Amino acid sequence: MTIYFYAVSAEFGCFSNFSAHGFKLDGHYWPTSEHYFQAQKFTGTDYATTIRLAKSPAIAARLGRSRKQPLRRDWEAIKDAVMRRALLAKFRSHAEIRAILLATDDQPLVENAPNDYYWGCGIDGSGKNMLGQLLVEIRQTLRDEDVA
Ligand SMILES: Nc1nc(O)c(N)c(N[C@@H]2O[C@H](COP(=O)(O)O)[C@@H](O)[C@H]2O)n1
Repeated sequence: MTIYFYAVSAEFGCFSNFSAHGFKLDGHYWPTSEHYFQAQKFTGTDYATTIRLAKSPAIAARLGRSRKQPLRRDWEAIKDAVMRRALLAKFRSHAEIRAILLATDDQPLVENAPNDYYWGCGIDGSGKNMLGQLLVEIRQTLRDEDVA
């Protein structure tokens, strides 16, 4: 059965990038995977630091989506890899959500984001669901790490 997630407060809310599961990566602590993802759009700049220190993931997302600051040129080419790194760090850092992810077995995971047709499935389900796809990939990576 497909597992849908979106709101942090709902079931499987820990799969959302807004969930408060911080981790260390690239020499810094990131309060959420949303903070890390959004900051990488402006890596090496003061603006990236502003995003890292944002008081909430919603603020980090708003800052990261602003086009008042120049987006790094290679963003479209690297954004999936950035998200993959963030998710791996997040799920490796927290045993309890790692267990929740592994307990989904082989069920498809779908970010039920009505306005997002890239990371989510969009309002009509036709979106790419890249976040769900990456979580499925991370699930397999964690399984492989268990047997190694
Ligand atoms: N909570 C929430 N609200 C939205 O409007 C969204 N689009 C999402 N999806 C998440 O947004 C992040 C990527 O956004 P951009 O590529 O910077 O637009 C990513 O974390 C998606 O999972 N979530």
